[in-house]
Amino acid sequence: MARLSAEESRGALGDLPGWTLAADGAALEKVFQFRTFRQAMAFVNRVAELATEARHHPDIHISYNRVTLTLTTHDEGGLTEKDIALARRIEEVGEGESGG
Ligand SMILES: C[C@H](O)[C@H](O)[C@H]1CNC2=NC(N)=NC(=O)C2=N1
Repeated sequence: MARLSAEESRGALGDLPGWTLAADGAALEKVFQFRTFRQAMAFVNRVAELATEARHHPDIHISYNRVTLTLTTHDEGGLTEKDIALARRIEEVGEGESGG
């Protein structure tokens, strides 16, 4: 799967609220904040299910009630449609829970 151009990457952010491009343009990132650690972990487990279905796996950083997801296609060394598709699926399950 081909890497996205810088223009394609920026375009994809249009319908992904809260997601930003990493400084080098090679990853998508978003911080999700929850009221409790337990809620953060429940979200991480839903993301894990989506990642398993997609066979595409985010980098996940958990700090108490904040979950930072970083999406990149390691095999390609940058962003591909797989990252965009997974971010869209995550938005569906994370709705109403982001905010940091
Ligand atoms: C064979 C298998 O599909 C690949 O190793 C997949 C698995 N999950 C992956 N996840 C991510 N984020 N990047 C990859 O390049 C990747 N490769």
